[in-house]
Amino acid sequence: MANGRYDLVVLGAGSAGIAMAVRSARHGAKVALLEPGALGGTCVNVGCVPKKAMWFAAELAEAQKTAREVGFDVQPGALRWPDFVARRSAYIDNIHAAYRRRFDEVGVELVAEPGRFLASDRIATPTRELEAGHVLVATGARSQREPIRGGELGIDSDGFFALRAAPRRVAIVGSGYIAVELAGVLRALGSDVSLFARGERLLSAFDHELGDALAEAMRARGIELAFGRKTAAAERTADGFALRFADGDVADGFDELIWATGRHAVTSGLDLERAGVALDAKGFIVADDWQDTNVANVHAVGDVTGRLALTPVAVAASRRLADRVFGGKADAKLDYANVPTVVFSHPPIGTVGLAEHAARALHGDAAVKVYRNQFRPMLTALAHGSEKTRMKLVCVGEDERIVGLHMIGIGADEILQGFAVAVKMGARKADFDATVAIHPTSAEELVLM
Ligand SMILES: Cc1cc2nc3c(=O)[nH]c(=O)nc-3n(C[C@H](O)[C@H](O)[C@H](O)COP(=O)(O)OP(=O)(O)OC[C@H]3O[C@@H](n4cnc5c(N)ncnc54)[C@H](O)[C@@H]3O)c2cc1C
Ligand SMILES: NC(=O)c1ccc[n+]([C@@H]2O[C@H](COP(=O)([O-])OP(=O)(O)OC[C@H]3O[C@@H](n4cnc5c(N)ncnc54)[C@H](O)[C@@H]3O)[C@@H](O)[C@H]2O)c1
Repeated sequence: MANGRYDLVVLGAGSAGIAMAVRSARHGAKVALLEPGALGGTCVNVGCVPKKAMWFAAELAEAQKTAREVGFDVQPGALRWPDFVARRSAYIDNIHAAYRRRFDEVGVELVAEPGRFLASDRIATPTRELEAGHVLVATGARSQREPIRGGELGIDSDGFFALRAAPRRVAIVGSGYIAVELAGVLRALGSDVSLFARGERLLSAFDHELGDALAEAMRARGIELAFGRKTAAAERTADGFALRFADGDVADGFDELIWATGRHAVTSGLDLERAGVALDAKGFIVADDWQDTNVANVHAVGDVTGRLALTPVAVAASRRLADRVFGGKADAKLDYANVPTVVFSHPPIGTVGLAEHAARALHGDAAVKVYRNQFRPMLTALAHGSEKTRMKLVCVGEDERIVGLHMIGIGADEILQGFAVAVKMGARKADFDATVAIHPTSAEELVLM
């Protein structure tokens, strides 16, 4: 067995692992990066990147209809799905190649094997044993299915990326990010979509007006939404899939069934007990604000910790950890407050800070003031569409500090980032009022409320 001693051994070359490995190597650490699968992990291969590609395709499908509506002599055409997937794959291949170049440039040693703990400072792969000054566990998360009869039928988001055509009729179980994003894409690309939510609204963790507005927009696009549906079983029938619900109802006739019911940490096979690393009740690795676990020199970042499962969060937390451990910045850590996020639904959602209900719970009703705005964007109006863009500012205190900014509508995905800077800096409503609008845009409405 080949042996080696490293300042840092990283388990997993996803968003978190790559960021940690590269930044640590730049600080001069000797780094081994272990990855048995594709470089880039979930985000690059079966997450953000191929998802955004499909979202662009869906946007173009909708844009063709809009173009026709405003007077272009075009007949909206169907997507040549396999051709588009080939482009998507080529784009992803380029990212893989860029990673490899960066590893060579900074001196990260890539080991294409899985790792597991022998002790807190010793990692084994199928062919090697590595001694580690520090270990980062960045093994991510995988989709979870309900332990119900037929729960193994159908596909999850990984399976969605393996599709080569739009299913004729598809059932999606779930009501979070992935459920609404895939529903929007598939509808725009020609599927009949039924979404089954366990609770009473979409995206229930967000400001409630976002989920409610999205539900209206999805229904207007012809997506069937069913709330309060607890799935009890899935079955294969002569004409596809059927879902059986706790109240005895059945929905059937689906060609495809997609589970989007959350994700669980990837920790099996890591032999974490040999290092003594603690998990929480849901099986995520417990990491504190410094990304430290309960075991000295064993750290965890990203989806495996169950904390804000977003790529830029994983990247930012890892870079700060590397700066602290190998870069001499003793107080470097990620501030998890006011992380902006976009849901690539149709239309998209952008949100940063507290939902109105969270602000009221935290600061009390009397301290909270809400500003709202809704309007038909110009292009929608030109196309005689009725969908409204909605924006909302949640302010707190005498000086109306903006603690939450929420929007749904065309362009929300690209508008949010700049406003997130303002919220992070502690902007007041008066600062927005003092900012001259850019006309004519949708974004200007945020400074005109
Ligand atoms: C469908 C979908 C869409 C998404 N869209 C977005 C989006 O638009 N924007 C956004 O910010 N986030 C998005 N996310 C979330 C984002 O992808 C994750 O938060 C991010 O990829 C987490 O990175 P990670 O490094 O923690 O884990 P991962 O990227 O999952 O990487 C973990 C890696 O560890 C490897 N591994 C597992 N076991 C071992 C082992 N024993 N030894 C060595 N390696 C191991 C795995 O092979 C994997 O490559 C999306 C997720 C999904 C599923
Ligand atoms: N645009 C983005 O940034 C983006 C996109 C996709 C995913 N992500 C990240 O990945 C994470 C995982 O996405 P996700 O959609 O799997 O998780 P999620 O936490 O957003 O949603 C899971 C949903 O499944 C529902 N659910 C759970 N069990 C269920 C059951 N038995 N029946 C019906 N519904 C059930 C929950 O109520 C919840 O609405 C997200 O939380 C997010 O952090 C981000």
